[in-house]
Amino acid sequence: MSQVVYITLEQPTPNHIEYILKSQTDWIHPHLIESVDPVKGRQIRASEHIPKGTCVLIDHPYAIIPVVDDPATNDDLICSNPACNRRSPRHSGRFSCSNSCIADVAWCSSACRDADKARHDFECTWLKRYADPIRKKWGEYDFGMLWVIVRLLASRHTEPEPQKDNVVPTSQRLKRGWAGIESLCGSVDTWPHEQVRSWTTLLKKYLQNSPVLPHGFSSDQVLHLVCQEEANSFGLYPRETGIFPPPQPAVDRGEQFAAAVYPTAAMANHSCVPNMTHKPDEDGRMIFTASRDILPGQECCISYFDLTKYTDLASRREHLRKSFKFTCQCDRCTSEEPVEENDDWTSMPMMDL
Ligand SMILES: C[S@@+](CC[C@H](N)C(=O)[O-])C[C@H]1O[C@@H](n2cnc3c(N)ncnc32)[C@H](O)[C@@H]1O
Repeated sequence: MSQVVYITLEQPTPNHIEYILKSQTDWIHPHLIESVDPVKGRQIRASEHIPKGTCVLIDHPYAIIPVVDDPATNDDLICSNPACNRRSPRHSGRFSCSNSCIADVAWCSSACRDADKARHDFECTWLKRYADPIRKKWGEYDFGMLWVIVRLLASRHTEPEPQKDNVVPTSQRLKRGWAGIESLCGSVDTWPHEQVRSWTTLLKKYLQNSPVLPHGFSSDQVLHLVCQEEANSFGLYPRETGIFPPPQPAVDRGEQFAAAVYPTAAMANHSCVPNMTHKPDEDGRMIFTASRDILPGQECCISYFDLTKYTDLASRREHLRKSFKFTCQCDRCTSEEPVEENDDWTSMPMMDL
């Protein structure tokens, strides 16, 4: 993503430039370290005390799509320029695709549209040809999933090769950019066979490497990317997710307006007693904030769902299994598990003292 093009805008307002430049900066708290849990996989931990209220992570999406009903009239559509991602209300004068691909694609200014040309050219013909048939035949969810994949490939396509002096030192623990996407969890064999078959059909029909979408990836590589995307994408909501204990009366997080994949934020595991909240900022960046003091060695977790909606162990686990395909092993769930009959002292192995 270019970092200089925006300061050569025809008539940039100072605020807009400041805003775009600001959106180039991500942040990883220096006390965050990566480790691996035998059950949950990769995780992030605090190496030292992180006080309540601290900003722990700011991560820019590698791919983001708007998720709104009736995009032509919706004020929550986001600017398609990945360096901007601002909400673009109709009254502020939106700019649409000159090739009229789909109404979901819009920019907040002509400068953002021009700056985004190379990336959007990658997806434009594909959107124009396939968006409508996919929506009609497979529905909004599958269309959104395929569009996120196309945008991941588009970002990869336009990501500059790392300059020698830009190479991220190995001491920087959390991977970013395409390297972060490649390291996401979600291999093919973690998904049900039926699901993988359905994705394979979709990919064969709509995402084959062709002049419409010149990505250069094999079908197996794209299938792997789908598995990763499905295990790691975030829904974007206007208010915070994961306030614990849930406020009384309950405040929900509002209507989802976008979906995105974040290379670094995707490292956070779920907990039903999270110590971080998450919320997108006005640039679509994901912000993690410590919601209580996090002690050295503790895992830093978010909640993947609205904790006011699913409260008891059974409904939380059921929701996570259905929507995220794993059985929650957080501290709260494991401590609320009923004690199995054979867990009592009579079945304990005898110790040789
Ligand atoms: C967004 S990724 C989180 C990072 C992941 N652990 C990794 O290795 O990259 C989500 C995946 O992490 C695992 N996970 C996250 N929270 C978990 C939890 N509370 N209990 C068990 N597994 C969890 C599940 O495999 C889930 O599909």
